[in-house]
Amino acid sequence: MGNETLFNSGGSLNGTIRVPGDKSISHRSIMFGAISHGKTVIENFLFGEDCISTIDCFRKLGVDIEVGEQRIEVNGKGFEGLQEPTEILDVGNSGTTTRLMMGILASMPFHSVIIGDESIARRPMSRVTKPLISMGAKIDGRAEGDFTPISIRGGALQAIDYALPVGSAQVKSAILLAALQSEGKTVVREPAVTRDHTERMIRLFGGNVETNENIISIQGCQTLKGTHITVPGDISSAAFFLVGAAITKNSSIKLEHVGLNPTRTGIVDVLEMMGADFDIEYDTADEGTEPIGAITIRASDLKGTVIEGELIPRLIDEIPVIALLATQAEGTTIIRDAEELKVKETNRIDSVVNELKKMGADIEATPDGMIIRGKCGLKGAEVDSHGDHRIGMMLAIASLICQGNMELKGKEAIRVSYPQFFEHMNELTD
Ligand SMILES: O=C(O)C1=C[C@@H](OP(=O)(O)O)[C@@H](O)[C@H](O)C1
Ligand SMILES: C=C(OP(=O)(O)O)C(=O)O
Repeated sequence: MGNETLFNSGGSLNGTIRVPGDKSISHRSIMFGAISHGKTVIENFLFGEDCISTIDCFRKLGVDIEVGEQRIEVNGKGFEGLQEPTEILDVGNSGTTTRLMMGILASMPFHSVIIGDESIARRPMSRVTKPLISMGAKIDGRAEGDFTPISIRGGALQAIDYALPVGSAQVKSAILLAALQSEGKTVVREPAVTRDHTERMIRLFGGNVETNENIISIQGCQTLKGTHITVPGDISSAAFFLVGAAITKNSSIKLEHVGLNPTRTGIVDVLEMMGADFDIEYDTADEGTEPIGAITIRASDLKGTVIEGELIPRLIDEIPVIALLATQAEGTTIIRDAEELKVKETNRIDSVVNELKKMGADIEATPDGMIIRGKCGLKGAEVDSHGDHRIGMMLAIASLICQGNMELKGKEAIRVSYPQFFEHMNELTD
């Protein structure tokens, strides 16, 4: 891991940018292209390390994927076109690749092994292995299938009716992908609505899935057909600059072509609740299967709020940067019901609290979230991403308002989801 010294820029962001393609949708576009029949063309794909891991894994499964500068072509031959890999499938740092790919491999009549980096090796997989085993797959791994390396011998699957113990789009998606190849009708019951990109993509590729609030039903034995996808900008990446502009004096930025799927816009709700000054123009002409639009945001006075319950899955990856936002709001912000943060790339309750404390924030960890008291001046410090891209970007944005120099360790982690992050930051601070 290298070091990067970031200086207090004098604190304002101005201009217009397009954030890169959505990570969740980019992963799924490769996977759905691979399991469908015919050609899938993907535009605005996110060339972040996580999505490149997905491409590598599906190439090892025998899928022809042509990567050009502007577009990707996946030449799918259906589930039956996937081949037993002769090499281990390395997912790098990507939980989404691991869990969704397990859903696909569960029905494949061959053996495969999944490994990832040291962060992946700590992340729980039994939330996926358990339902897939109950559908009929043979799966094993460390700690009785909870941790990588995971080995899978897939086969004939039966539908299940499954209530998710945690609100997780990755678990839901793994089950839906397995269900596409199962006998019978699978039902997934979510404790709260999570991102629905998999459901939208099943429909885009010509399949059927029914959604009734938080109950999702899908018939097995479906055949999908290749299609054309333009990936919207990632609202989770946009969140860093939305917060950056909201907290730095004299800022005004516009982020174009951002995905505005309501299962992902919890950050917009929080900006509203905290009194941020922004507006959204929906782009209905350019809308594919996902709503998109432009968000313009200006610096403003902010107030603390409570973030909990069904809002949490709609902003789970944005919580690190929301914590920074809360340090600049008058009053107390409470984040609760967010235990899931403990099983991300790092324990994000600990990493956010520890790193922001080094900068002088008034923040404390709770068992299921954090409490932040603002408004608080931040000071330069030696801080660390701990190999977590979202912690790295949150700290880089914090450098815009800190007094004195900040040294950020482990900035490379940012390449996982936003390779152009520092270029965009320079463009907006120029
Ligand atoms: O389905 C997805 O693409 C994702 C779901 C979320 O994870 P969980 O399903 O584990 O909450 C999120 O944190 C992750 O960044 C991407
Ligand atoms: C949790 C994340 O991703 P993943 O689960 O795919 O590693 C993230 O991008 O914040």
